[in-house]
Formats: sequence, C-alpha cells, structure tokens
Amino acid sequence: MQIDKPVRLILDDGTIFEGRSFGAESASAGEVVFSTAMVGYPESLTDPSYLGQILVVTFPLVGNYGVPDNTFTDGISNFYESERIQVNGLIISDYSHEYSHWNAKKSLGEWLKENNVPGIYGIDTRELTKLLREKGSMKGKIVFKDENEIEFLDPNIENQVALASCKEVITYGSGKKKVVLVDCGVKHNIIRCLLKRDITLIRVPWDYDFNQLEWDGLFISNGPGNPDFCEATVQNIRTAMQGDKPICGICMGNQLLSKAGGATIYKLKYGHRSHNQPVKMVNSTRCFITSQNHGFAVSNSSLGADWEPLFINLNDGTNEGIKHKTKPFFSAQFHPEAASGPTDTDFLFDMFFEKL
Ligand SMILES: NC(=O)CC[C@H](N)C(=O)O
Repeated sequence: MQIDKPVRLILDDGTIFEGRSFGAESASAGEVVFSTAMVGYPESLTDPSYLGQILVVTFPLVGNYGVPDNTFTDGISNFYESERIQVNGLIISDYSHEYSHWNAKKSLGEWLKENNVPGIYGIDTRELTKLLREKGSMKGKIVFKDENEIEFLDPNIENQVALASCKEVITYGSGKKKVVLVDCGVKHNIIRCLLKRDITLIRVPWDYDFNQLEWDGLFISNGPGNPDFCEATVQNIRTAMQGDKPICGICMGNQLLSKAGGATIYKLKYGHRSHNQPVKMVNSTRCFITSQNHGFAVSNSSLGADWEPLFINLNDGTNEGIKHKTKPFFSAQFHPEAASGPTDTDFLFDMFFEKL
C-alpha cells in the first residue's frame, strides 16, 4: 500500500487542514470555494469559471470513475468543458485510487499531475465547508513544505476573464442564423448546445467590438472572477441593446447584461455551486432544479425600469435571471447547458433560437 505525501491547506484566517497528496506536488493558491454536486469532476475542473479557485468537493468519494481522454471534434472538446484543468487545486475527503468507467482513460490523480494541479484527500470537507459557510469564501493555499512556499492569491482583484477568453475570432458551423458568442471563458457545452440548433457561431474575445459584425443574435458566456473587470464587454452590450436583435446570457453573461441595463452586482458570501439549486420562473408557478457555479449575483432591486427578474433562487431569494420588458433580451444566472448537472432548463436555448 502506497503512502501519499502529506500536504496542507492553509486558509486566510489561519486554519490549517492536513491531508495527503494525490495530484501534482506543487504549491498553489486561490479562492477556496465549495461545491455540493455529487458527480461531474471532469466537467467542473475544466470549467473556466473556476479559474483562480481551489475547489472543495463535498461529496465524500471522488475519483472512482476516472477521467475521459482530452479529444476534440472541430475544435470542441468531446468530454471536457475547455482545453485543460482550470482550478488551482482540488480538495476532497476520500480519493478512490481505483477507477472504473467505460470512458475512463486515466485516473483523476494522473490527470491532476499532468496539469500541474495539486489535489488533497483526507480532509474533513464537512468541517471545511461549514467554515466557508460561516466565514464566507476565503483565500487559501496548498503547501508541501513551509507556509511561505507561496503567497495567498485573490483572483477577484485581477481580470480573470481576459485570461480565460479566446484570443481571436473562431467560427463554428454553417447554420442559417448567425450568432455572436462573447467568450468570457466559455464552457464547451454552451458551444455544443448552440450548434445543435441551425446556427453559425462566431466566437469572439471578451473585449471584441462585435457590433461591427453582421449577426442575428448575441450570446454572452459564463466566465471566471469579478464582472467589474468586463467594462469593455458591458459597453459593447449596451451598444447592441440599442437595436432589437435577441440577446441572451449565461451566468457571467447574466451579470454583464444586467450591468449593461444599469443594475449592480455584489459578491455572495459563499456562492452557489451545486446541481440542485431550485429556481422559480417569475410570474409563474414553474420551478426548476439547476446546475450552478457562481460567487457574484445581480441585485434584484437595482434592475432598471425596463427590466424584471426572470428567475429567483428559492433557497435565498437571489436573482437567477433577468428579462427585458419589451425587447428580446434575457439571461440566466444558472447553467442551462448543465455539464454537469440537470438538463431541465435546456429549453432556454430554444427560447433564444426562436427569437432569432
Ligand atoms: N459561472 C460563471 O459564469 C460565474 C460568473 C462569476 N465569475 C461569478 O462567480 O459569479
């Protein structure tokens, strides 16, 4: 039986958790956040929205189904949400050194090592999560030697979107309707979901002036970090909003569309990261169980006169989407593309497509 190397997670408040290493033996720092999703670690770890964060998975056993291969079709990953692992570290309770799945090509530990990302198991993730719920998301660092091995890092004071976004315009498909996708760190399943419809997709960098292009609809992606760094995107959306063409956004996209409409954004204490967030569609009795991963939220009370909330979170009453009262503009704070998580709200892609 192998004995894995001891490793520590040190939080900003001085709390220390000791565990064993199953990933890269390299120190790392970031914002420590927790997800209560029970499955989906390949998708979560490659979701660019997690850039700069150390992810705590509360489900007690992780790694038992291994990791799929990183293969691509027409520039889109077949099984991942981006080209690589995006988190700065992974914290779990029990690691399954054995894995078994028809699609597995390697173990989670091997994959973390390949990507130079540390992973810790043997942590009391319940205690850690309770702490993060009480004190809020915190800065943390993973160290192998002494605690000065690396500095704390706050990803929310840097422009993470600029790091996650594509650097040039990429076109996919040859469908009838032209849709501009503003890439703030887009999950590949948003691209897959859009391309299932009769769409030509023009993926552009986060600060690209897409108003100079010809398009039928505008889609604003998810993305990491603090939306305040995306003023360039907000300005471009504002210009697009002078017209009447459909605009849709997901997660960061909800926050940027809201900002373009004049609303304000604030940071949630510990965010929403799970597969079972209940949201209610406003002015209806319809509820959906949604996949979520966000730390910031739109202030409902700050929405301008032309806007109204589209969805509300039933756990805490926070905003989960907005809608323009007269124009075809709407967005969701949760993830209708899932990957991973429930696909119940996939109809939002149809709602957008029908307006094109
Ligand atoms: N998934 C996302 O797009 C997250 C948006 C933003 N970075 C937040 O944490 O709120």
